[in-house]
Amino acid sequence: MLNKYARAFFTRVLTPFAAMLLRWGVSPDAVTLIGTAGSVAGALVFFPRGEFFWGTITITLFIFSDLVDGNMARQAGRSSKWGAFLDSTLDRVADAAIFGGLAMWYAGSGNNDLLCAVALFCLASGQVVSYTKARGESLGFPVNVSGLVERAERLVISLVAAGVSGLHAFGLPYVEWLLPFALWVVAAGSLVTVLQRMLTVRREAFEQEQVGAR
Ligand SMILES: CCCCCCCC/C=C\CCCCCCCC(=O)OC[C@H](COP(=O)(O)O[C@@H]1[C@H](O)[C@H](OP(=O)(O)O)[C@@H](O)[C@H](O)[C@H]1O)OC(=O)CCCCCCC/C=C\CCCCCCCC
Ligand SMILES: Nc1ccn([C@@H]2O[C@H](COP(=O)(O)O)[C@@H](O)[C@H]2O)c(=O)n1
Ligand SMILES: [Mg+2]
Ligand SMILES: [Mg+2]
Repeated sequence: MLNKYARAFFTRVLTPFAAMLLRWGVSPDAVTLIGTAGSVAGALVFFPRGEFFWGTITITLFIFSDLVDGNMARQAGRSSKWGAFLDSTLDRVADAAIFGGLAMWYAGSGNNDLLCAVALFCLASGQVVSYTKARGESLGFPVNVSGLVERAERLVISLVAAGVSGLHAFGLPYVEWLLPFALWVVAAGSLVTVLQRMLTVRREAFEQEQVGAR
């Protein structure tokens, strides 16, 4: 949903910034790499220590590179299959660091095995959501479904909740439950999305077989 409705807005907002980076001689691949490195560092330095506010601010600053790199490639007429592969592959790395960092907190000082398991479930199911589409498409199916919780939703729900929960450390009361709640929402939504995508590929495979049998 966000991918459909918010992308146009962010494209408009980020286009001048992307153009400026191109004028400075920065390449889309460099933005992809630096954005991922910053997101991973923000997640793995701050989240395992329970510093959710600063972790979220750092990740947010870097994660928008994922919208800038493609914008730069398109403006420069340099969109490439390598760029698409690099972008998608490093998305998985950043996602693993974000949910892995949260799991590390709950496994350590956060001291909550159940929430550690939920964070790990978010990590694994998010990767499977992306895999269903990549594998389906590699087999030649259109995989004509986005599903309930795409990557943008997973990130926005988790990061807004982590950032606001982090304000508890500055004395804001009653916000610390937001992150656990968001993790349950992302876990349930990702499970639904995996099923939606699997059922879509199953339908598309049967339809293709029926056409082939005629
Ligand atoms: C009191 C304050 C507390 C602190 C609050 C901090 C608030 C921080 C809040 C949110 C920040 C979240 C930012 C999230 C930005 C997400 C950007 C992003 O990742 O966009 C990428 C996404 C997909 O792009 P791709 O096509 O490159 O990726 C594909 C995708 O990954 C597929 O995955 P799948 O869906 O299958 O799982 C893969 O299959 C595929 O391989 C891969 O190529 O782009 C979009 O979706 C575009 C829409 C982005 C919408 C972003 C909305 C952001 C909304 C609010 C931001 C608020 C910002 C506030 C800043 C405050 C700073 C202090
Ligand atoms: N280093 C890169 C990154 C991306 N691309 C191209 O952009 C597409 C992704 O666009 P986003 O707005 O989602 O970032 C991707 O499929 C590539 O075509 C690129 O060429 N090089
Ligand atoms: Mg990108
Ligand atoms: Mg991406």
